[in-house]
Amino acid sequence: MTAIAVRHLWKEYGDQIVLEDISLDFAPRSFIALVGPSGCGKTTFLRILLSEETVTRGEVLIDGKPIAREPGADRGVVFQRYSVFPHLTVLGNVVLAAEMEEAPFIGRLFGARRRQVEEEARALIEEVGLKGAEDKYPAALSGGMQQRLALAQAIMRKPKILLLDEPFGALDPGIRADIHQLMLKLWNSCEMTVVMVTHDLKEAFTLATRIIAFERRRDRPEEKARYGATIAKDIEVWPTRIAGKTRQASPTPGRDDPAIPSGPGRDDPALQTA
Ligand SMILES: Nc1ncnc2c1ncn2[C@@H]1O[C@H](COP(=O)(O)OP(=O)(O)OP(=O)(O)O)[C@@H](O)[C@H]1O
Repeated sequence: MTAIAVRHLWKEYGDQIVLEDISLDFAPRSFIALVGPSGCGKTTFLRILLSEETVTRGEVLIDGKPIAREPGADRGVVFQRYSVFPHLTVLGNVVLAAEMEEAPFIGRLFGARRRQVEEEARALIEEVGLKGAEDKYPAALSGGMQQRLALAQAIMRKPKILLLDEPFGALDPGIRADIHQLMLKLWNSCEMTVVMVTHDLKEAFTLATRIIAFERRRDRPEEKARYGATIAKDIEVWPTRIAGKTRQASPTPGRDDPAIPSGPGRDDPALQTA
């Protein structure tokens, strides 16, 4: 159960202010969608939560403690592309996630522990809908399947916080709807708080519990670099979505409703030719 608190966060690059005095509290197991115009600092904010960037001023607290200085297994990340290793099979990619965690120096597990991890990886591969593709390399997978693999790889490390940077932005609408169902299933079943950057408001409303919009309010072109983005909107999504519980009954459930059993998706390996 992981809460994130951001207190008076400023981020500057040289004399460019990117984020200006951002204060936010994310409840444990919430699903936050970050939206806003291009260049307003969404990815920068995500990279701060990943410890890939430091704040200029202010602080970020994870469960009340200052965020670790280095990225760690407590925070997983999935990008729009290039999240998986092209030279490893589906199974190899998921197993490696655990190996990097447990054996960071040699990146390899042996014996009974390796077999146990492989079993866990196979179960997760099945959960994300990639059963049958264990021995395939990423190049042989569709975009949707690659993102399913990227999710499995991130979740194998059991992150408390999952950071998503436009993870589904490059997918076709049909594939995207299928993977939204998967994302909701994973969020419901794993104990994690999710922060997702997206340009797609529909996606934000489909998945998130809360939508935060960043915007530079003072938008005079000659001053642009001197003001950062602040929170323009902070919307609780209704009907309320609570992790681990199905959505409150809605008169017309959408295809993303976790209560609706999903059949094989369009990017299901069972439907792919070898
Ligand atoms: N390492 C860096 N050094 C200097 N400036 C940077 C750096 N990283 C980001 N910026 C600047 O910070 C601003 C915000 O960038 P960021 O990528 O966070 O925006 P964004 O909202 O995610 O944009 P997009 O929606 O287009 O991905 C941009 O003006 C960018 O040029």
